[in-house]
Amino acid sequence: MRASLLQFGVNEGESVQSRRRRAAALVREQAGADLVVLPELWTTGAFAHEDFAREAEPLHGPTLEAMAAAARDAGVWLHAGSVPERAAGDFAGDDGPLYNTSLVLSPDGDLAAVYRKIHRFGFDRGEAVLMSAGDALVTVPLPHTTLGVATCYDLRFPELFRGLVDVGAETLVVPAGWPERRRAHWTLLARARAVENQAYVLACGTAGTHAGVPQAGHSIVVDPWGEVLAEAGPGEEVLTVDFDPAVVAKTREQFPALKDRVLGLDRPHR
Ligand SMILES: NC(=O)CCC(=O)C(=O)O
Repeated sequence: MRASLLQFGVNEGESVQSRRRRAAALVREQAGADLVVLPELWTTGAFAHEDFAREAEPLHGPTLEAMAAAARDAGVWLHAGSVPERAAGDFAGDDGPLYNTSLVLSPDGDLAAVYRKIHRFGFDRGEAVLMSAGDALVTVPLPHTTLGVATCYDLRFPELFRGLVDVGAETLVVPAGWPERRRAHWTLLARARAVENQAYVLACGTAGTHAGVPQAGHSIVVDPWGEVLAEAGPGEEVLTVDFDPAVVAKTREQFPALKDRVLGLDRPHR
């Protein structure tokens, strides 16, 4: 399988429309890949909190429309990263909650999956207070592997990834807007999630600086043994990697640590 991670540059001063056009053009250039991945909140920037509400779109909004056309033209599966989504309210005309929503499109341009980020970043500020949390694990069956999807800060929560593995995930896809300040955590956590789940991890971050937060870049692809297959530099870059999805089953068979799990340890001791 060939995957292309689009480590998109999100800098001040570019309009959302321009970013959308650039991203669509980059996706179209990836014809021949099986899977293309964009980062988290690339239309606004993951730290541009003031822009979330202003640039929020409905699920079937302009980003979905542009990405569906690009996926169709390129003939690729597209994890289109995430957008600030304004869900419908309870009554006509009412605003519903905001979500950090990932979109996965098939090569026909159909919406194959929607994942609303479960763990929101910021503690008592930013995304954590502005966005609502999703509550559903999402997997996407592709012809040769099953994707499990998570977003950025989710990477710090191993139980979410174990949940994805329990429902069949073999390739864990993590779009992110991870800051340079914590780049060492990014690399370490991506490798940890790959090793403990014996799965591929495809983690795609942003480049550039927005809202004063320099981004780490360094998108990374890790195999089920924890080896780094490819890693980007800090700037805008397309990271393309060929990998064999059958290695997941082989690794789980040859080193069957997942079978030694002891479940129910979170229940109180009596
Ligand atoms: N956008 C995010 O989720 C940022 C996460 C982050 O900075 C961290 O976990 O550290």
